Amino acid sequence: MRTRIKICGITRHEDAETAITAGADALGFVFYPGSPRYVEPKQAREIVRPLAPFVTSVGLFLDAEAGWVREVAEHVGLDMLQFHGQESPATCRAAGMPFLKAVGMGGQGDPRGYAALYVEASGILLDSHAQGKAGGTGQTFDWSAIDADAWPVPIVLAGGLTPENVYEALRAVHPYAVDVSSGVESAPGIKDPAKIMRFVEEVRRGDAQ
Ligand SMILES: O=C(O)c1ccccc1NCC(=O)[C@H](O)[C@H](O)COP(=O)(O)O
Repeated sequence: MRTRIKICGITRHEDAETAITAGADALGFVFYPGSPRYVEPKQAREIVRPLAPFVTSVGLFLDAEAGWVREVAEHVGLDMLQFHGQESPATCRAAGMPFLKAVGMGGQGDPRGYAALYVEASGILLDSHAQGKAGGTGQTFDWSAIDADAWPVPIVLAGGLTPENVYEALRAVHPYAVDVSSGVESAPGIKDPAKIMRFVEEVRRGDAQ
């Protein structure tokens, strides 16, 4: 299977172009004002509008007010939402768009419960759980606990992926998609073209096994 690739934390037009040229399927835009990767909706719109077709634009929100989420989605022209906070299934559904629900790994309980809870999610995004940080941590979690083939929904693997470890991650988890942000950056919100290229190459190497 061809693993889908999402590059998250895009703030600049040139990084979007690099990601697409490298072969990314989706771009992530962080609309959480507390993040160093926060992008103004107006800027995100400028990046999204000229994009080639068949590239998915994903807006990341963290416990944001529902009206603002809808407003940003419409203004920017988002295809999908990613809920990264404590949003309930009803809140996610109410946005009226396809969505991913992020789950922090390493906490209590069976993460597979989330698949049953967020039945309308297009996928569950597994991210690292780090005290005091909401995401984009650059930290991995214990992949041996997860086999995506055993989950009833598409799994998006995130959390500390890099060009150096994504091959191993694919072999361990078999996710539907991978999501990377800090692992392909030179600074928060600034992507490194060489790292993006290598990341995509390593995913394709994993797919070929
Ligand atoms: O990127 C952020 O700053 C951020 C802030 C708050 C919530 C989520 C955030 N990012 C999420 C992502 O970029 C990814 O979905 C995922 O967490 C992977 O991040 P990374 O470990 O840096 O690859």
